[in-house]
Amino acid sequence: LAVLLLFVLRYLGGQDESESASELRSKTRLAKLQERVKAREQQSLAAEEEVIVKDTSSGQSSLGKNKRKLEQEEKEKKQHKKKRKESTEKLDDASNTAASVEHSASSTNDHPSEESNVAVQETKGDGRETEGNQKTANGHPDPSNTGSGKSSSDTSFHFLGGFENKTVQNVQRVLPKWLAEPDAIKRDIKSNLVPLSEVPGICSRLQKKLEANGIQNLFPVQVEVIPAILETVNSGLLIGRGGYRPRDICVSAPTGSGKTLAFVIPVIQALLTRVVCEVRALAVLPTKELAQQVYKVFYSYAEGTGLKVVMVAGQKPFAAEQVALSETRGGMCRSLADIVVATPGRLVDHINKNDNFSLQHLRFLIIDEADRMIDSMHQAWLSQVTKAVYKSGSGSDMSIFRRVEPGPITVASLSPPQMPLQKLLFSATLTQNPEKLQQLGLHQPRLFSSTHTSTQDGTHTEEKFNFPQGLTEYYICCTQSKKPLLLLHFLLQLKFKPALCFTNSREAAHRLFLLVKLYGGVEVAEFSSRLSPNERQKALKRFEQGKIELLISTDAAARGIDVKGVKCVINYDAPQYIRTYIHRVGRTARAGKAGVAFTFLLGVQVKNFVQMVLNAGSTGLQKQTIKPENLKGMESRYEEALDKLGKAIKEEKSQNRF
Ligand SMILES: Nc1ncnc2c1ncn2[C@@H]1O[C@H](COP(=O)(O)OP(=O)(O)OP(=O)(O)O)[C@@H](O)[C@H]1O
Repeated sequence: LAVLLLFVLRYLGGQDESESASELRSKTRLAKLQERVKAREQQSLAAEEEVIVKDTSSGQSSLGKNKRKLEQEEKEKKQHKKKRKESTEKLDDASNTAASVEHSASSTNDHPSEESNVAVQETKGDGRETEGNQKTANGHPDPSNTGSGKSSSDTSFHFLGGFENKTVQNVQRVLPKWLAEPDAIKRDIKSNLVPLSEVPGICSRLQKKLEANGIQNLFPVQVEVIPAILETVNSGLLIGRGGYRPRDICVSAPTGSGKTLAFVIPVIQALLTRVVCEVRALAVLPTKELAQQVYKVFYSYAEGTGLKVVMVAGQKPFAAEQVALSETRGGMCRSLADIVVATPGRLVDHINKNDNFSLQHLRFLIIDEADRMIDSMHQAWLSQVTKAVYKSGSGSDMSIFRRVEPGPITVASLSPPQMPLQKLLFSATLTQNPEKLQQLGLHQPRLFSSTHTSTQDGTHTEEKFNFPQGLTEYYICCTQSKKPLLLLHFLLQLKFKPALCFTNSREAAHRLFLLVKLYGGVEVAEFSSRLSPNERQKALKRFEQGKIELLISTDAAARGIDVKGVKCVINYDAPQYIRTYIHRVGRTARAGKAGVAFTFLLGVQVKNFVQMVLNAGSTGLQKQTIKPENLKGMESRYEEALDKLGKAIKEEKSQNRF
């Protein structure tokens, strides 16, 4: 019971006591906990301070680094957003700003990618933010970013469109050395004549022939070119000087300066020693009339030498030309021609259809009026000739004079004796366009020229040509309706005859021919493709003989035609091209003689025409005026002729002749 009492007492009286004790214990525990927290806080603060000290000194502490990195990234993100915004605004406005950015960049640097780098710097600011994350404007990763810590200046934005056109510098044409530095030909014929005996290399046989033809002195082009060609055959027809393939020769000299003899004489002399008759020289000309003219010159100098000259220009039927070129005896075919003068069309016909026509021994290929021949590569005649020249015939592989198309020079290629093909080009207006000349496949060409076109720094602008020294050029401004009267005035009152008059079409030539004929008082003929080759030949012959005072022609007679004594050329219609003008007016003032050329111009044509002629190098073009009263006396007769002309044309049209 005592125990029970003690327990109850203890229970009842001790409740307060136990409560205060537990409170005390809780407080103590709390205090301890607080102390521990404080201690921990102090501990962590101390550790943090230590980390900061370490971090600032070495930058290695991960805790500080991470914290700083987080802060930094936060900051960068903000900056990046801001810059993006700015950059988008700038891109929106790119069409306005990019050009000026580019402009400022291009003023210091020509490289386009570097120009865009400048733009990137302008829009991105510093390089850190895009490191390892660079993209181009179109959103693709920038290939220039290797992620190896390159700065953003290595990246590039590409602005599409909106650029200002930059002014591109003109590219000046620089001529190859052989074109820029030709061997000079003196322009003035009269004061540069050289006696035959003083020109080196011409054999006595040909000197005598020249003298017999009334030639005592040679013209400047002949003085330069004849010895140059003869030099290439000094060691025989097979090889050139020093055993090398001879250089091709190009000649640019004024109209009427004597270019024909400059190739006829050396070619004849080179072939004088030939033993077997084979086609060794081929002269190609653009028209039948020119081929005929050159044939005559070759023929006259080959006469009595044993050399045979044949023309294949379509003057005779194909079969007749075949007979003239070769014959077959005892089953053996042999050439009857040493020199062939041809037009390209007929030449190609013989190459393709005449089995007995061989060019395998060809040594000289003469291309007269070369610029025209390049322009009209009729039926690709040159490549056909080249193919025929290097065609391997039966048994030719066994021949010691084996002929192979030239290639790179090697010991093997030089060992057998070669039969070279040498090209000789002639023209009064030889092109200086290397690309055009390239079509001819020239071998180390040598140019002889009377024009010097290259400027001091070797660049070249306009093509210039030389006009004959004795030529006087005039232009007359008039109306179309006054042209016939002016023409008649020149012939009947001013006595400019014999005259060669050019129109731009065969219809115009025919109409003018009829009108002059109806007016009367002038011996007139026409020359154009309206006429057959025979009729043209007759007209030309009568003009040469002085039976015709006025020959009205299309450009069919503009090139190469050599009629002695033509006093005056009249361009009734203004020529369109400078080359046409040069060849037309070149039908007078030939061989050092004097001549005059008139060009009738409509008011609108004057400026361009004068500019064209002056640009080409003419120094003497003058304006000429004809007083209207000088034409007055001719007008009534002219009106009558016009009336008759109307009727004549009507009649011709009804007969389908116009
Ligand atoms: N040495 C010379 N002495 C006298 N006359 C010559 C001499 N050489 C050429 N001739 C004559 O000069 C004229 C013009 O010659 P040629 O026809 O060869 O000129 P070209 O330069 O070929 O002219 P184009 O460019 O118009 O064809 C011809 O009548 C020719 O007979």
